[in-house]
Amino acid sequence: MLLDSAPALLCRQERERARGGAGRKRMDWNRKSIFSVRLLLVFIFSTAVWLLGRAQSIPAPDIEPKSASVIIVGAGISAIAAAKTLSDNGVKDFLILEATDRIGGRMRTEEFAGITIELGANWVEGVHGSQLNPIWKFAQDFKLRTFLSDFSNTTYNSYDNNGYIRPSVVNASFDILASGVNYASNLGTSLTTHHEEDVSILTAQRLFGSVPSTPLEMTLDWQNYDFEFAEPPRITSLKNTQPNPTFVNFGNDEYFVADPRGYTYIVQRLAEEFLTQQKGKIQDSRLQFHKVVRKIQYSQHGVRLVTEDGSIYTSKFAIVTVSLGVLQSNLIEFQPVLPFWKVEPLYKFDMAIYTKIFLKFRYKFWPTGEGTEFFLYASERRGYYPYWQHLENEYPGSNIIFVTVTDDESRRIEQQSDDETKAEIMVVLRHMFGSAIPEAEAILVPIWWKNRFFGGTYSNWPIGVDTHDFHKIQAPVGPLYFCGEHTSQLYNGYVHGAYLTGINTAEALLKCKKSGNCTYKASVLTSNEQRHEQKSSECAAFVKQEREQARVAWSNKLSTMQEELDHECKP
Ligand SMILES: Cc1cc2nc3c(=O)[nH]c(=O)nc-3n(C[C@H](O)[C@H](O)[C@H](O)COP(=O)(O)OP(=O)(O)OC[C@H]3O[C@@H](n4cnc5c(N)ncnc54)[C@H](O)[C@@H]3O)c2cc1C
Repeated sequence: MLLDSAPALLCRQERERARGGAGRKRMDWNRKSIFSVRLLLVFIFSTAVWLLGRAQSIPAPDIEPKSASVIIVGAGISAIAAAKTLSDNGVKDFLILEATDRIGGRMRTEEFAGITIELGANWVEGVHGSQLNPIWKFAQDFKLRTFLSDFSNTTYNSYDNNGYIRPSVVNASFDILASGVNYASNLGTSLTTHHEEDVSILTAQRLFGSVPSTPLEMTLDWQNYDFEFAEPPRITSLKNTQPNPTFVNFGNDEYFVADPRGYTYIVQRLAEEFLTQQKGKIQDSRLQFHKVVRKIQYSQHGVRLVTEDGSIYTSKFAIVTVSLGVLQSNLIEFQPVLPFWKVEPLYKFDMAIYTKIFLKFRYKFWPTGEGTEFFLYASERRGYYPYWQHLENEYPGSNIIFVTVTDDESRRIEQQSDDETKAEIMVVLRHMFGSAIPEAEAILVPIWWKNRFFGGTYSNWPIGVDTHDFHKIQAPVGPLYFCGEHTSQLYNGYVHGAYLTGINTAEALLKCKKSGNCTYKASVLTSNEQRHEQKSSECAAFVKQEREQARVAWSNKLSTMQEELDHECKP
């Protein structure tokens, strides 16, 4: 329409000019004005086109409050499991608000150098045990392409700064480590059985009488603990991780997913079972993308959520499925602030970081064939590019390998450029395979810690968090329910953990919704905490005051300790 009117406007100007009386200056002005009008029209037109395009890709803010019976924040596997459980039980008026443009969250499939890779979850962990891992069942039902991982082969594939390490040397260190692991597992069971206080895995290693100290021992130790929990034995709880319930209950086998449809396909298929589709794509107004929830206001009357684009939503209940990293950040403002009994355990729990860095080469220079998939690099610096995997079994001829780092190394790497990371990796690879190897053609370094929608990769159970604390992490606060991997007592950190919490939380909410039986909290809180909780739900100012009192109490505790120390240390 705007363009149609352009010729008419120009004609009018031409007509005016033809009427005469216009000097040269006037002529110039006319030319300029025609030019400016044209420019203006082009600008208006392109702005309109841009706005139209944007309006199609990003939904406009909903200024009018939208309401649903239950609003679910996030669209990872726990959220999809929760929504499906609600739907299966007749609650169809739910709304899922997801910050990004996709479902799956930390299950994240990408293309890299011509193949499909997983930046997030990669393995179905815990297979062929006494219980069936629900995720393994999906993998089977949906015929996902999976590969059994044999991690034991690393004994034959270890390197250090001088190149290959003989298997006999590796085996000697490995045997000591294996006895230590057994000891830690038995001690963990014993502490649980006798309701003893928790200790760290490192404490168990000291009690066993062997703390890994050589580059090789430290790397094998990293493979056993950090590769699973993404934090070192110094931090990780013994009681809550040794033995690991995932492997005890679901089995010791682990299957690597390498499917062109991605690991995310499981979430996609689950979503398709209850959300409407058009032309094979989920198109359901109950699933909204680009909706970054920034404020959650709650009371006994219900919930009001505000998203970054200014949209407002109301509901009777909400299920918050965002990661522990997000809950520990200030991305979402809760009004009133969450009670102290809830935030303290959330802050005590750990969000760990686990990063897989992918590299593409012109040709392969690493061993391939049976038993070569995983290899170790033993550095004096614990956790420095320690664990490698080639993708020759999954994608022959792809010439792609990836290295895994965790914790402080992940944090450090996220803060430097990809070129710097590539240069460091090339030095390591040259130590392992000699100086003649080619430069990497491409590198992919995923960012998890700095990503405000994740703040890390998955939770790890640290010392200092007991079962009672954990129940508070799981517990609802008024109409707000919480789920996600970090709320799974047995399987935190895993896809199956996240999935099961989605179902359990939705079931607890349904029970509360249908029968009014919302007693979950009572079993979790001490009577004193319940009294506080009662007051909290009545008065926002009380919560503020309670938080402030706790903060002051902690500062007082610290200054008393400091004074005692100063006193003791006086000459
Ligand atoms: C690198 C990596 C490797 C892993 N490896 C494995 C593995 O091999 N095997 C395994 O079993 N598990 C693994 N895991 C763990 C597994 O991926 C997670 O436990 C699981 O996917 C978590 O699902 P969730 O629903 O709890 O959370 P998420 O998947 O994080 O879902 C939460 C959703 O909330 C959204 N969100 C965040 N903030 C907001 C907001 N303010 N408003 C709206 N939406 C928001 C996020 O975008 C996200 O989509 C790995 C994870 C990572 C990252």
